[in-house]
Amino acid sequence: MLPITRDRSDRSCGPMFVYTLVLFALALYLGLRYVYSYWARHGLPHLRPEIPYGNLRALAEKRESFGVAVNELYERSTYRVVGVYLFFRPAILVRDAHLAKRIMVADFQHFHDRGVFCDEHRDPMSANLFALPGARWKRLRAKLTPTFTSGQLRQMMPTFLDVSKKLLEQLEPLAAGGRVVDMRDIASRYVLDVIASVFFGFEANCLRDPEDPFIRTLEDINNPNSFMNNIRSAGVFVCPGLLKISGLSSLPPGMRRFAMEVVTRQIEHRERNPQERRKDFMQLLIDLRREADKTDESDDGLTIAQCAANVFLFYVAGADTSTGVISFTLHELTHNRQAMAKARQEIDAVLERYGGTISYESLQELTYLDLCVKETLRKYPGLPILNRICTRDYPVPDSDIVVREGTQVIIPLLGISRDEKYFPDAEAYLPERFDDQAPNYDPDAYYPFGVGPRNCIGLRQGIILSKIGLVLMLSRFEFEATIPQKLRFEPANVTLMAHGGLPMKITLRADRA
Ligand code: HEM
Repeated sequence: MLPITRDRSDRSCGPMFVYTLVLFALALYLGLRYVYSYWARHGLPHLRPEIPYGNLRALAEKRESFGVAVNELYERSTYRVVGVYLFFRPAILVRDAHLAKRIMVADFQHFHDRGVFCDEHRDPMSANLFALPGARWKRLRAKLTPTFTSGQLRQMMPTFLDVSKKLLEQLEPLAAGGRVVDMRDIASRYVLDVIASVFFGFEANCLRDPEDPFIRTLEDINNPNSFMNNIRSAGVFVCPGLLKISGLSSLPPGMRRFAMEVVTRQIEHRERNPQERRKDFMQLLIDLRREADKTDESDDGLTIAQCAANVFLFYVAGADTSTGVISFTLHELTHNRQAMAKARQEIDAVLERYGGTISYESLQELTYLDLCVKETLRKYPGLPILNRICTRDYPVPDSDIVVREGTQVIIPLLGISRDEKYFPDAEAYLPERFDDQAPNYDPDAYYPFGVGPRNCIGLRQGIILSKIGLVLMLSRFEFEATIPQKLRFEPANVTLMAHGGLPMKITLRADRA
């Protein structure tokens, strides 16, 4: 029998493995120290990063939402511009609202892109208006802008109002029973039904059926417990390199299929049946598909994939933002009874003048409601952070700092909007601060829809649909607070969402019964 002997190489394998591991750990540590010394090497004041979170530990540990985590960074510094790390990515946080406005408007030629993930060939759904860079963005924006005018919006009013009837049907029995209802959930379902109808061109059933695929899809996107979702959102917004290296798509495959199927079905159906024209956004896109830019040989009009990518963007961009306007306004009004009474009196008076009907014109007369919406957007900006990437070296005015091409720039909208320096008594809800007769805020620090050429293209739609929802609800129902005014926000989300929703007691208005 042969004696059992151990191979020499086997014996040396253990220590070798340990050496390799130690070397690897050392290389990783030194690599990370190098990454996190970026701002020190560039001589910019910066916040101390933590390996491996950079300055976003609160977000990574799901203690705070993206907006609140960045707001904390805003509050921790006093510099006009300060270096931070979004995980591994160095970025500049602009803490001066006037400089931020200048970056977005006057110095736009240095900052025309957002620097988020966009790969038209591998991932056509990522190539939407929000993400496209440079000339491709400019061309698409020019094409889409005429579909977002107030004239087009006026034409879409009947479609908006049709959905609004469903909102009343849904709320009336709940109010009759004096129930406590999560008004964030109701507002979200109303907004989704409007978006389905106005943008996708079909009737969804979110208000009546909480299992409607249109709601499920948005819930999936916002699900902070999905590991893959978190990787995807981090990849889209914070580290585009993550999606490029991993080959992951910006949207989960199921969601991509859902958007493509809905849009393809609509476009093909309407192109085969031109007599079935509807006054909605899908129809405008269909018309645009045929209108290639004659001055540009490479322009063949819009492809179905481009339509799907943008309609899906409008769904995501419009849903949580408009839901926020409606539900946070209701929340604040339940805690500000005087403001509630004033808004309601105005609505009653205007509806009476217009024979009880809501129209584009009647909405323009609701000046106090407009102040409320403005104040809601200040306290709860739909997107709590704006971002740009520097596309050409930028010497920061009145300083010796130069922002280098390729640097990510973060504008902390939530931090700016709650800064006493720009908005006195910032924690309070004071619609009157926006009154033209006695303004009490810094107008150069207020841009809830962004500013400059890259601002929100759907702002009119967002405001109109929010105001219609508010007018309907405030004219019929009484809302009472069941939670404190100060809110905590759902962690790990991009938009601001109240933790636990916005439950309110709803009853029929006694004076309207
Ligand atoms: C009250 C509701 C809304 C709020 C508060 C809001 C807010 C914003 C903000 C802050 C931005 C970034 C602007 C910037 O970076 O300067 C943005 C961009 C955008 N929003 Fe909205 N939004 C709302 C509704 C909508 C709706 C209904 C749509 C649907 C059409 C929409 C579509 C977009 C698009 C496509 C962009 C990117 C524009 C571009 O890069 O050219 N938004 N929005």
